[in-house]
Amino acid sequence: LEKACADANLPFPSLDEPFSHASEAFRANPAAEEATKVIAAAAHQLMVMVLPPSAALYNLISGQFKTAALRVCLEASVTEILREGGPQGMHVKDIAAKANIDSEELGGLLCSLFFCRCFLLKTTASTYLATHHVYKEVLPDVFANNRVSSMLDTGKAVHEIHASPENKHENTPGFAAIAGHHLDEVFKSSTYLWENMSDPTTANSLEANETPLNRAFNLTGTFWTLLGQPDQAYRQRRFGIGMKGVAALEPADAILKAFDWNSLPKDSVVVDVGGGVGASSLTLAKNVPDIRIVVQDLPAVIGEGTIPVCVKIDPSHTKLTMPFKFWFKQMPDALASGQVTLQDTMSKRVLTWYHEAHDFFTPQPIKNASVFLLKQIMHDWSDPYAVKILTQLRQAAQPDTKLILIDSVMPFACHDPSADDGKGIPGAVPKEAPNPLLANYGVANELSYIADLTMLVLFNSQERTVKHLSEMLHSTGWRLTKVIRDHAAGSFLQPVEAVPII
Ligand SMILES: C[S@@+](CC[C@H](N)C(=O)[O-])C[C@H]1O[C@@H](n2cnc3c(N)ncnc32)[C@H](O)[C@@H]1O
Repeated sequence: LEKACADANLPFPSLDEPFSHASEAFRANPAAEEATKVIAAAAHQLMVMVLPPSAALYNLISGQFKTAALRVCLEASVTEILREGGPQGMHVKDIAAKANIDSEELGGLLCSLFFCRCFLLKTTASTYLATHHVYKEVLPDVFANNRVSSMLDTGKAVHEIHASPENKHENTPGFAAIAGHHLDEVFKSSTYLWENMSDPTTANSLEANETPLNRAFNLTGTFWTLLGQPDQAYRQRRFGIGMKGVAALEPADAILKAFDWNSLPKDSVVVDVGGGVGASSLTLAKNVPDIRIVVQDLPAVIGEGTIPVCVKIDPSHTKLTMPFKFWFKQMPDALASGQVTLQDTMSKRVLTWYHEAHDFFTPQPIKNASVFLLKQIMHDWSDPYAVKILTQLRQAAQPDTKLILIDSVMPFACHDPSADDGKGIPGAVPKEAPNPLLANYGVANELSYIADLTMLVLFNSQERTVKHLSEMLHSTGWRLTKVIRDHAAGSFLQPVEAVPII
């Protein structure tokens, strides 16, 4: 890893320094990226090998304490407080005073759960043993941010957050928002997994409204109906902004490498199905100006079509829905120039780029699409529903329409002898880690499994293997033609390409 970084003249970032996108540049070097995965997988495997099994197990058993403590720090804006405190760190009493939390409670959380307990080993220059490497204890009871904790930074001033906590995530990069969603809805739902699985009425359910989430939130609808409720506006906005944070987890160019967008003729239509606020479309709009993009999502996200055609849009308009605000902030020139136009869905104007309220379980209105893009959509739905979505798209597809699904394609932890069956399809067979590591690179690949379990507790759904995807596509009239792995450094998503079976 050191050699790969030195060869590329890119420094390896210190754990003590806050995260920045520039500090991740070394990962674009495939040798460096591979080395990090092998090192992480090996380090974790070694840790489990050498710890007493009871300690290794309790590391997992007590996982909820890490989650709970992280939630306290996220909600209390400890990272922002520490940023303002500076690199010398801040005493827990001062952190608590700024966060309005009892300092003994906070100190207990910081010290005993996951703040670094650093011990300078006398035999080596400055080697630290730490617990979970989130924040750093610079002196007893004095803490500072490090690379990991800085990921929770909204970038906002503490007084701004306190003045308007409901807007904490507005206009932020979104990582803290997606972390907040996981520490809240996903965490609470996961505690009901066994109750849901052991109750005969829900044990085998594939319904998105019979999930652990339904038990946790005493909910009859789905996660999407929960977010659509008027009193859930904060969670709705946090989730939308959080999806930008997921995009930010990926290298900025990941969506550009998911498909050869430049192969599309001028004015080709790309439909971002379930595109949310348009996080992927924004990158496409900026980099592939000759295509036409339609972002489709539910009315709760897109708006009901009550907003006038927005050629001259007033950013202070109180009725502006999230996509309007999003495009205004991210790419105002595109609106001014007309490259991007946010459409009143009642309007029949032919526009170059627009958002459209559309339910993907109903017939797809766009019949001339060159690409249907579904990023992190399939995994939200169990097979019967995923099949319905794919069927609607197949019925609207032209013979040369491409279908791009972007989710995690699940590997096995061991060698998969049947993977050889997929050899005809580029990328179908995953690269395996070298022996004696787990074939799937162990914890280095953990985000895929986190995504998989998140889908289970929120939707009774899942991430899928190549075989599973291939069969599901085939049953709906699509043929899997390509799996793109390692298209972007550090990505936990693997785009899949399919074409209509003619
Ligand atoms: C996990 S998010 C992915 C958003 C976007 N593709 C991205 O990657 O940023 C799933 C999206 O599906 C949308 N959605 C859920 N049910 C839908 C439906 N029946 N029709 C259209 N969109 C739907 C949600 O509102 C949400 O924006």
